[in-house]
Amino acid sequence: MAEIVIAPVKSILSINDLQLAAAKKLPTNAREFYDSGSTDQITVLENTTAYRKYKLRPRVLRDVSKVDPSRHILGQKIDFPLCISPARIQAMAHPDGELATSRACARRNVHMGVSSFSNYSVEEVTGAARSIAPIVHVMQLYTMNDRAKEERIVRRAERAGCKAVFLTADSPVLGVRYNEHRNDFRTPRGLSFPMLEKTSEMIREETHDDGFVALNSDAHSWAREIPWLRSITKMEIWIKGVLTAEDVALAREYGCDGVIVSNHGGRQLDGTPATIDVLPECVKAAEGQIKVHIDGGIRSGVDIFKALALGAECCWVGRPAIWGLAVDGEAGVSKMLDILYDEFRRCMQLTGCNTIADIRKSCLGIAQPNGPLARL
Ligand SMILES: Cc1cc2nc3c(=O)[nH]c(=O)nc-3n(C[C@H](O)[C@H](O)[C@H](O)COP(=O)(O)O)c2cc1C
Ligand SMILES: O=C(O)C(=O)c1ccccc1
Repeated sequence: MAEIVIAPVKSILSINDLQLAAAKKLPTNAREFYDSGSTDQITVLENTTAYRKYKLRPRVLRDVSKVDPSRHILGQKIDFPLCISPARIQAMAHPDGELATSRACARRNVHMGVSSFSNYSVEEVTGAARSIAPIVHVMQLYTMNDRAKEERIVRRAERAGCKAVFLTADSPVLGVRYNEHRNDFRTPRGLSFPMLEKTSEMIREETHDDGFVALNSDAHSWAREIPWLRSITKMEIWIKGVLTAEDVALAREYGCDGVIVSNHGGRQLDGTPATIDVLPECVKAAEGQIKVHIDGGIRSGVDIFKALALGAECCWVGRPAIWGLAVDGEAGVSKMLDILYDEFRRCMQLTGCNTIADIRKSCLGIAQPNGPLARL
């Protein structure tokens, strides 16, 4: 078998390099926990590979000396349309966990999602960024069995300055992740889950899925969750985990502010499509009346460009931030954001786009097997 060559940190030039460097640092059970998808790993793989069939249609001989990759997202201008998705147990990748992620987001001026299963509290995470830059944090939420506890999370997030709730809608139950069974994965001892008001010792004892079943409810519904959330918070309400035009229509009907087209990074239901492939139907169903963001498999600035050309307002990444954390804490997450920023900016210039508004469907074609490039 060919030897796998792992890049030293100083020669990390791409997100792929970063993933390989993180793999070298993390113990097997942590690496598999972060990187895996559910069951046969098809959706997790396709989230990334699906981008390949979309090809760029560059326009040339344009003055791109004043390119501007910035965009207003969640009411605030960020350096480029890429934010960090909520992902749990970041302190297993680096002791500074979500604090490091928050600081790196502030340094690059992009927004951040905070998981309800974070190892630092929303107050600490928003506080970590405050002295650097006034970025937006959003609070990720599951529908919980204990509604009073869920309400406390929402109220704490609002008080800590979060602008939106991301209600994760794709997880009434947890997807099947073989690695967690095979490795008997449990959240490491000595960590805390301040939003859940629990320690890892408490969570380890609850159920063999890190307390997911003990804490979360599979009896969620549009009618039960959205009006209730609306009644307890002024924050924006976004639905995370939408993959169909039908659910975008429901999000509109229930007065939500936005949707994140997401299959949870392929960790929930294997066999769901790559998010980039359902983005167009979701954007169409939104009719400009509700914001449409996307996550899953975005690994380069070119991927961000393609998602924008297909109608996303903004992209989010999950695992790349974890890999950055594992490699070098805050500096590693900064490295990840800088790589994506540089790649995205350069892609804009090389396609002849000066502003985000210039990035449209006509910038892409779709590869046909054994045929000419088709227009979208
Ligand atoms: C290790 C890990 C933990 C995650 N934890 C959460 C979570 O607590 N809540 C949630 O809504 N999504 C969670 N996600 C999903 C991410 O928010 C996001 O949808 C996904 O990672 C995007 O795909 P990508 O990793 O390919 O960028 C998690 C993802 C990973 C990889
Ligand atoms: O691991 C995940 O993808 C995830 O979202 C999650 C969150 C809390 C408990 C278990 C899984």
